[in-house]
Amino acid sequence: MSQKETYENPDLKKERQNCPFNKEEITNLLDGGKEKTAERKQLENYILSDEQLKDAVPMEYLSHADKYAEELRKACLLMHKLENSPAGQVPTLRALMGAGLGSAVLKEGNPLALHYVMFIPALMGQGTIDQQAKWLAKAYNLNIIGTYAQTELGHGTFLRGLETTATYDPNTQEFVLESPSLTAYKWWPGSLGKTANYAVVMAQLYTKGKCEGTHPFMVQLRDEETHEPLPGIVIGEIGPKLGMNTNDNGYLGFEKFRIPRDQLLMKHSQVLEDGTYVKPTNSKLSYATMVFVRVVVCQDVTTNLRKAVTIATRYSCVRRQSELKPGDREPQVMDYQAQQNKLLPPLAATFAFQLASDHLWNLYNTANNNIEQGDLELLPDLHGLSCALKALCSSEGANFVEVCRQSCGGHGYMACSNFPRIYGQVTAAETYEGENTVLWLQVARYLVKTRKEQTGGLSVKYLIGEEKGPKTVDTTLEGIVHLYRRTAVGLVDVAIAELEKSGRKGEAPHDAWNHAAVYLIKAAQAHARLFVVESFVNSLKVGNLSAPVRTVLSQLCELFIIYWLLERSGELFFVRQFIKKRLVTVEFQVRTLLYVKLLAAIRPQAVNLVDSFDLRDEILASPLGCWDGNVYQRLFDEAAKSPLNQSSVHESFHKYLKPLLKSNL
Ligand SMILES: Cc1cc2nc3c(=O)[nH]c(=O)nc-3n(C[C@H](O)[C@H](O)[C@H](O)COP(=O)(O)OP(=O)(O)OC[C@H]3O[C@@H](n4cnc5c(N)ncnc54)[C@H](O)[C@@H]3O)c2cc1C
Repeated sequence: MSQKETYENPDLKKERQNCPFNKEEITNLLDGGKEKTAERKQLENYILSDEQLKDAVPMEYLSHADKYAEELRKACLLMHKLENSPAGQVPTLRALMGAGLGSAVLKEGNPLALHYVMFIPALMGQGTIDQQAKWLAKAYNLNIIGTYAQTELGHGTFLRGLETTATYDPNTQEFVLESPSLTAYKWWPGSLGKTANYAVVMAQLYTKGKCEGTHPFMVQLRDEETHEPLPGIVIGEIGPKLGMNTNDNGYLGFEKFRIPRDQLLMKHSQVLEDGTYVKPTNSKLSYATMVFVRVVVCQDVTTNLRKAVTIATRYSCVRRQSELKPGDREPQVMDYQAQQNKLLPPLAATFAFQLASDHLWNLYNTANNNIEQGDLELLPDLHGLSCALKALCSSEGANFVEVCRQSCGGHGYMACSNFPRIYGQVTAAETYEGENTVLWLQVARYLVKTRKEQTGGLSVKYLIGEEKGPKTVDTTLEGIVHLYRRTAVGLVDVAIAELEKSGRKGEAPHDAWNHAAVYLIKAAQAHARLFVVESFVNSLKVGNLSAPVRTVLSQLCELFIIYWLLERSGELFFVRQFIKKRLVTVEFQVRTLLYVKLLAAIRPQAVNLVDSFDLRDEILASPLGCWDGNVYQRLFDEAAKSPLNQSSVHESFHKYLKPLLKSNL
């Protein structure tokens, strides 16, 4: 355990006795090995022992501007600490930008995050070797701080609708950047409001009187000494949001702002001195960066979900409420089956999402090696898979976090429970890096194409050829995976049938597509769930897990895949031409019985399982979820920090309330 406490809530202590599996084995599995766990712990000690990185006053009580200043102070201090980090610079940066260690220090968002997460990857992915030589060292040394400015006030999803223009002037060999309307203003880029002095800006490239589409440009926004916006740059912060309030998301407009020709990032397409446009050799290449970022999003969502589940599970074992058996002591709320039904599926989901993200990460590395040998074949498939997994993890993750919050009753609604922040971060991932609905429809397009043309990548091979529906109820894991696969194929077929029906009615393909959206999204979601389920089941077949760990993970796996099946039961009826109606009924009866049994079997290990996540109290940042379970004392201590408790009577009483009380209305 990361922290040795003198107090330990007796209920939590009991939960931790006689754990049948080795918690450290699960910790190591999640970290990626024993050495990685040791490295992580060492890094956590290094960062979290620094008094200067602690908050004197909880963030909630600071003004919007003070929050930003305080987080920027800590973000800069963290960068100074990089050099002496025991884990090395790259792993340290990754940990500091992520939802684990980084969030313990920078609770409301890191003002430098976009620099590392988007700006540097964009330079690497879009810049030529010369451009990288010019800018990358400066970026790594933090001589410049950048962001990625794509979204505008008027357009986010529809890239072709972006209005910012970059018009080439061959006389001066410059591009002229212009925001022709209010809706052309960049709106949303993180770090843009106050922190960044450079940005990779996406703009419509015009040369020789022709628009060549959106392209990335390297643009200096502020003076490197004074930080004042350069003439022709209009810049500001967009204001408070649901979460991530110190990411200083900003707006940006251009008034005939000139940049040299060589600031078009020209790895894929170029504009020559005379204005001639040279097309990209292969547009698929830019997929690779997006895949990378989406895997990182899935990992961060999973870490956030682990935090929510840990807080809710520990609290549910400390909290006693109502009466289960008349006359008996109030039970731990975790002993209610209804509570287990809320918390054990998200607990299982943390493993499912992590194993699926690991699987995708391995595929990404294989694809990257292939790219180096000039083989791009895996890329479209990987792109589809990363869209599907990102949309699934973020949407399911946000729902699960909200369930965890509700499972803590009123105390879950406290800001100090940390649920509002966790939810704010996870739900944001439903929108950025590709809005989820839009991603589902992209995935659906790939599925429909594969099914119709009977050709596609590895992840969609199951759509090629026919697969028979099950004839009997097969309660093995393989049996249920088969059901998932059959449902996914069936839903793609239903969507295609819908499209064809509209076609026969004479609808244009785009109208038919729009009118089949509900079916298409269901098909894409079923495809994503199949990937997660298969990854979970297959991961447990390999690796040298001890028998007790394999047992508990297998229970979680089974619980999770039955949970989804029951939740999505309507979809089986959609595809019932493939699966007999009687069989569907039996399926549900058998599966529900098994699900309930699994809840009871996993319940005793819930605390041990969340302990295995090895999340330090500083990362959980919640009195409800602390390792020692001293929930009520900690809640009281948090309340004592409220500025309203610094005096027995607030000055506003004398100003407003007393006159009202005395006014005899
Ligand atoms: C926390 C946060 C951080 C961000 N950071 C950045 C950043 O650093 N840089 C940056 O450039 N941007 C950033 N963004 C912007 C983000 O990328 C966009 O918000 C996102 O791409 C969605 O675009 P939009 O806001 O225009 O939504 P819209 O596309 O207008 O979506 C509105 C609704 O329309 C639906 N819709 C849109 N198109 C279709 C379609 N074809 N079919 C069906 N439904 C459709 C959507 O599903 C949604 O329900 C950030 C956003 C957030 C929330």
